[in-house]
Amino acid sequence: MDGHNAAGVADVVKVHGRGDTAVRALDRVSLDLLAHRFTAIMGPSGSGKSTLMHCLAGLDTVDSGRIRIGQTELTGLSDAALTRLRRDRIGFVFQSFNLLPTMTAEENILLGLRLARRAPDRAWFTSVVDALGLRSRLRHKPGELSGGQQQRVACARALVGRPDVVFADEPTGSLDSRSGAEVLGFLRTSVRELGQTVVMVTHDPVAASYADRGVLLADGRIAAHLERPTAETVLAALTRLEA
Ligand SMILES: Nc1ncnc2c1ncn2[C@@H]1O[C@H](COP(=O)(O)OP(=O)(O)OP(=O)(O)O)[C@@H](O)[C@H]1O
Repeated sequence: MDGHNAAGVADVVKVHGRGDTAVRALDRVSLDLLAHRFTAIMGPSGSGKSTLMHCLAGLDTVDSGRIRIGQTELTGLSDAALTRLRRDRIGFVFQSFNLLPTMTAEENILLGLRLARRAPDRAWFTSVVDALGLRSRLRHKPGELSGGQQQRVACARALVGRPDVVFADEPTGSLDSRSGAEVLGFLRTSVRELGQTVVMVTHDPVAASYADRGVLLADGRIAAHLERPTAETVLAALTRLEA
């Protein structure tokens, strides 16, 4: 499947609010997200990063343009169909982990599949858990885990259903730099060795340097693409934008 698009937006316009206070958060944005790649979406505060991710993930509607996950066109799907698509084909990692405190790590990881009445693929579950170094932590509850471990559980939860795309929204925003580096290293491993597709929104040029590709937004438009970004090239591109 190399070279295929896991998702994409074409000519998307998204306006928040109305009248005098209307904000054109996305202004005719087109972007293809290659399968089996790690893409970082960056840009100044208010440039439209979260809006783009929410529209891509079917969490928000668009005013015009098209959105695709795999071969499925999102625009026009019913709410129920969108909910199913998110459940079955998209994984999410949030800044705040969002684990259920009364469940063990393993129960948290498998909850989505259980709700979808899908049987877990045990071999895949083991590969994900081992890649994340979570084998000895599966019976722990979130309160008994460090922030970095909790975020690794959240990554396992996002990946266990083999989604078409994992969307990670500032996944290292609540972590110290060492735990953040572990989570980013795992996201990269999940792409390179487990064949997943990851799209991450981040403010952090170092986090972006783990990605294969950077997309820079400014004022609701794509301002630049960076192949194999480094912290230095990202910082330079962001500085140029703000100049
Ligand atoms: N629900 C909303 N109602 C009105 N305006 C909104 C809403 N959500 C976002 N906006 C505006 O749309 C623009 C893009 O916001 P968005 O949150 O996508 O940017 P961002 O790049 O993710 O910012 P940040 O890095 O600060 O999270 C901003 O001007 C923001 O104020």
